[in-house]
Amino acid sequence: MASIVPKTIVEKNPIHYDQVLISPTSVRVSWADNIASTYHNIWLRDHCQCEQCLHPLTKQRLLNTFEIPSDIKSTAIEQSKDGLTIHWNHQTHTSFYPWSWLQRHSYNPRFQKTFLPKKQLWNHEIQQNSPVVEYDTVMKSDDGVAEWTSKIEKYGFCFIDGIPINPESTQKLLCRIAFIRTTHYGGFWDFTSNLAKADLAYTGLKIGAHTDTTYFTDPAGLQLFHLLEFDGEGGKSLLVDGFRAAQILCEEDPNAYRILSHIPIPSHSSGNKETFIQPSMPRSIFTHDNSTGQLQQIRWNNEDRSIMDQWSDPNDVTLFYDAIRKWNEILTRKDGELWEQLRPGRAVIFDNWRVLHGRSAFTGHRRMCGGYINRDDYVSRLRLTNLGRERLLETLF
Ligand SMILES: C[N+](C)(C)CCCC[C@H](N)C(=O)O
Ligand SMILES: O=C(O)CCC(=O)C(=O)O
Repeated sequence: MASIVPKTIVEKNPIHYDQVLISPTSVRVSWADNIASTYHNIWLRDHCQCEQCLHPLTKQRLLNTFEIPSDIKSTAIEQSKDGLTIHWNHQTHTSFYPWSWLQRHSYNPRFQKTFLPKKQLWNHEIQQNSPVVEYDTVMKSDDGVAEWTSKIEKYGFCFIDGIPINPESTQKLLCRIAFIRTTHYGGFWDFTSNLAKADLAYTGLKIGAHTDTTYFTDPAGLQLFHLLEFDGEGGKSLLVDGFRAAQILCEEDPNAYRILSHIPIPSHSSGNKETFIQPSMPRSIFTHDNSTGQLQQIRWNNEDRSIMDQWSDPNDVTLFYDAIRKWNEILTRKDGELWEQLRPGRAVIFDNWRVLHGRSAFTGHRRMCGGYINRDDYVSRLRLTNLGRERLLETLF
């Protein structure tokens, strides 16, 4: 099994705690290396892991948080080699917290927790050694899915070779990750340039680097393409590592990066008569994790960008256009572009929150199939196949 071991302080340093200090409102545990964690009493009580407070099977909270007095205090505390026992002055409840649990969930300070492979940014040179898995490997075991999903997480994309050249096998492959996300384009799509749907994808026109479904409140997490038939010219597939491009923008033009992290961009899908889709609120190109500041999602599709008439400050208009011009200039640099002529039997899957995709114009008959997977369903499968449920439950409880 591909090993992705959570690198937390627990992993790095054996648990040496040398003292526990209690105050009327909190508990302070001193670990090794002069690191100490402080926990609010109400936080500790609210996170009691006993079977009265947390359902042993569903892991859902049974405790009524709102009955905990805001000034709850401990009446006694006992230390053992395994953990800390706290007797509370409310409902004579006793809670036990393993030292490893306390370290893992320390929030003051927070300890580094990584449960996913470190993302490796790439440029066009990755083509010499692109991430790839074999269809049979993925189909025959969850270890194969672990390898597949960890490559998607590390590189943002992965090719899959040896796929039987039909939509049914391709759909079965995609479902090895999770159920397919159905949209107004259907579930598993099988399309050509016949404008069966009113979207540029259903033409032979060139499509520049973009992310899909920017018009959904929750853009699709993964997207897979498998070219089944092609008898014309062109139609090469393009991938660009959006996280690398964002890093370059941040380095070369930090003001542009800041603007594109804040200016909300309206988006739409309204070509088809039966749909008129817009996100619950416009979102900026770059979305960051509020707690770590890490870039989490890129949303960029200039074709699907709708009329921008909700400027909080009209002076931002020219700043915005200067910023997207710079962003586009970086996105279209040759050294960041991976061009691949897909062929029947070789599919590509990519992280639609990180990797932008596109294609060159084409002539002739070109039949492509594929589908979307929700972000959270993908990450769930990535973690479960690579870490295992027990390990994951430790991180949550
Ligand atoms: C379903 N299939 C992938 C063929 C087409 C999707 C349409 C792409 C759309 N403009 C977007 O950016 O989401
Ligand atoms: O036809 C292709 O190769 C890709 C089309 C596309 O970019 C899309 O469907 O979002």
